[in-house]
Amino acid sequence: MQTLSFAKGHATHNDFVILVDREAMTPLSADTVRWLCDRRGGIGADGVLRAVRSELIPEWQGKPDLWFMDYRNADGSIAEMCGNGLRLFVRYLLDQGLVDAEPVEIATRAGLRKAWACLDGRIKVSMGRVRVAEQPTWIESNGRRYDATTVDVGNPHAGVRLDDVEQLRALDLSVAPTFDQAVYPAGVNVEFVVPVAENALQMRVFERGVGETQSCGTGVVASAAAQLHSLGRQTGSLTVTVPGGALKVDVDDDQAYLTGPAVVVAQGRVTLPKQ
Ligand SMILES: N[C@@H](CCC[C@H](N)C(=O)O)C(=O)O
Repeated sequence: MQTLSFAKGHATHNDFVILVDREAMTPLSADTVRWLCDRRGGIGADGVLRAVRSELIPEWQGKPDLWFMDYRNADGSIAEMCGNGLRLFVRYLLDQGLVDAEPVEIATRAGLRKAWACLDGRIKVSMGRVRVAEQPTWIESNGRRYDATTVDVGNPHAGVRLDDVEQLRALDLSVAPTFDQAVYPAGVNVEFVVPVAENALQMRVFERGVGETQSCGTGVVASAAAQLHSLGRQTGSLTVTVPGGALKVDVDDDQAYLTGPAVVVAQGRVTLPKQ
């Protein structure tokens, strides 16, 4: 049995267990991730963030001296990117003195990301180039089929626009939405969105590998980019309110940025079950 240090935190109530495994001594099995994320039998979280030196990650071809964010969903699956997780990861590394120079550079499966600590305590992260597909698709939820927009934020998203906030509140997201498997062979994160002002959206999300969460950083960026696209705009700034709080998205000619809170709430030791 292995005993490790862990931290637990959240970013707009999208919560994560953080494990520091600098020398890549503790590769995580899907079972272990499921156990860590179990809210009754384990610590409880939407996902796990494992911090490993980037030179020890064979798939990472960039700078060798960074922290690599090895992100896992609560069901044990691997995802390319996690926007809320990235902000919490950076908050933790800064608090622990494990990074100093800003921007903090982090290696992820979706590529290099940069982060800045804002004076008000929030963390701003670069989210890469966001791609909004022209070809519409569909999502089925609560017995209804909706038109949906595909957005790539390093991980896959499908955005559904609803008419009003009442409709958004009434959705039952305890049941997974269904989608076109040919469009999303590796699954998809589904966002339901209502524009509530010129530069403001409300959103709920059903995350691939997790279920409904209180927030999804990549989903918030996908929704903002889809909204700008629907207005014929490439750039702009939006506030997106999710059940767990509010996030700011800025899209410029090169890429998107996500700004919001990230809080470490506990630290301790965890004994992992036999892997
Ligand atoms: N909560 C995340 C997204 C995590 C990954 C996602 N569930 C996937 O499978 O792509 C975020 O804040 O972006």
